[in-house]
Amino acid sequence: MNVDVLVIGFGKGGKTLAATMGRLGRRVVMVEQSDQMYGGTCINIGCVPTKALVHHAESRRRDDTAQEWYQQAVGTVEKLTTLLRGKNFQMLDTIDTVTVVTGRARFVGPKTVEVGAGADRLTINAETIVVNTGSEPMIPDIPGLRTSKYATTSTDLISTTELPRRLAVLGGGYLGIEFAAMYRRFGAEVTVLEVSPQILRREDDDVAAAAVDILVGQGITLVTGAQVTEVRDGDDSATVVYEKDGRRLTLEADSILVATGRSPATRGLGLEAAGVRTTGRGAIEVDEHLRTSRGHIFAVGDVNGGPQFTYISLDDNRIVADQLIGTGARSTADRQAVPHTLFMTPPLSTVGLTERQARDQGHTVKIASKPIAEIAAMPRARIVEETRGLMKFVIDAGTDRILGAALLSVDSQELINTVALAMRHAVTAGELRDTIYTHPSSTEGFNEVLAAAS
Ligand SMILES: Cc1cc2nc3c(=O)[nH]c(=O)nc-3n(C[C@H](O)[C@H](O)[C@H](O)COP(=O)(O)OP(=O)(O)OC[C@H]3O[C@@H](n4cnc5c(N)ncnc54)[C@H](O)[C@@H]3O)c2cc1C
Ligand SMILES: NC(=O)c1ccc[n+]([C@@H]2O[C@H](COP(=O)([O-])OP(=O)(O)OC[C@H]3O[C@@H](n4cnc5c(N)ncnc54)[C@H](O)[C@@H]3O)[C@@H](O)[C@H]2O)c1
Repeated sequence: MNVDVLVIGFGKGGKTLAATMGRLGRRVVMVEQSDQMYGGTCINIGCVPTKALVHHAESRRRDDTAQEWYQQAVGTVEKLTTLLRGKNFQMLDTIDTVTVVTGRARFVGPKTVEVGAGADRLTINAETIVVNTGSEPMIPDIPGLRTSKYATTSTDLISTTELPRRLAVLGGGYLGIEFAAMYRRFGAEVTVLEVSPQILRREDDDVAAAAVDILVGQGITLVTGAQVTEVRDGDDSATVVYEKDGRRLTLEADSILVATGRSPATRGLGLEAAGVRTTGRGAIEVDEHLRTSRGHIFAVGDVNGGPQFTYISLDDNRIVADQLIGTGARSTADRQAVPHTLFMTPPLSTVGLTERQARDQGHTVKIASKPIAEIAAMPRARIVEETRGLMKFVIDAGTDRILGAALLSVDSQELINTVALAMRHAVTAGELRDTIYTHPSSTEGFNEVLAAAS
């Protein structure tokens, strides 16, 4: 095949770009290695199924049997991902000039890719190639871990219909904490073993402490400074051996979730054949326009070593589209006030600088902070019976500009986008404070919290 644009991997950035270019009449091929992955990680094994499971875990009532509730939730979520996968395939398949090819792609030259599916081989030549192959779990080199039958990744765990009774989570990052909170709510006994001395290290101490209180209050055991040294398989469970403060300790688990980070998926891609360079950490090296060391080859999403979030992959697509059919001005340097949400319950959403970072950078700051339970003008929290957490804003005392926020609150995954928009468009803390918000909503909490700035 000879095409204008070849996209390798059905991720967020790549599929959006494929659709855009196809609708403009360009000949586009999308290569995806698995028919179970049309639409990419996010809708099949990432954001969507995990957040759907969080939702089901939250709606479990006291008298619902844990195993039954969990099994039903996994089944419901599977139906959702099947639906979305089909819609994603259709989105590209219905565009006349776009072809979806299912098989594994590998470069054989700078403009040539070979796709293999079983014994079949297809050679595709393309003027522009976009690599969007995502990332895969990093499994640390701990004796007994890789071979343990109890070790699992997020992908396997969310498709297993048996709820583990005792779940050990290695890693207290995004994935580890979200899974710990979710599986605890489903009814599992959960222990998180995190190697660093603290979880949520980036956050201010008051914010991290509030989140830890909620997790511990939920019944999760958090062990920080834990160096796992060995995993030993028994007949019915595994023994996780770890060291903490010079002591050797053990933990019994029916399942061990490895949540110690994800590395760019470049294995077997044949990047050398195309002359595409990778970084020391195995990511595809890109410039601020996401061009690789070969100008006609771009890399978008997790594979380029940038922040691993779906909305970053989507924004990568905007940058590449701007290179191909726009002014070429857009770049990764334009990204300001990018928000993040960790989906514990309630979610923790952050944007911009923490108080510590702001002071370290020499800002004179005002802080506006309140526990959710004390915000009188936010009845929404009482209505939905979720009054845990806090809202904290970091404000430049001289300009009244918002430098950052940490919202550990019901609805914070929505609230944070308003704060980020305000930051991007220089809306001041005073303006955000004095704005009219609907009632009862969570956003109206801003009226009261920001009034407390000092
Ligand atoms: C459990 C989990 C929960 C997450 N939750 C969130 C969240 O709530 N919010 C958020 O923003 N982010 C979340 N993320 C991160 C987010 O899912 C990723 O950052 C995002 O999906 C990356 O998308 P991508 O465009 O890089 O590619 P992906 O969506 O990863 O797609 C890459 C595709 O390439 C295919 N592929 C790989 N190699 C080849 C090859 N050689 N040939 C052909 N095809 C190939 C793969 O099969 C895959 O379908 C989560 C991740 C995980 C694992
Ligand atoms: N809500 C979201 O947006 C969301 C949710 C899930 C995942 N993600 C994305 O997926 C990526 C991968 O998530 P992740 O949590 O696996 O990675 P992560 O990098 O966020 O966290 C990994 C954690 O594991 C710890 N760790 C590393 N080696 C360890 C070991 N041997 N023993 C114990 N702890 C160890 C690290 O100190 C770190 O805290 C994240 O970077 C994030 O961008 C996003």
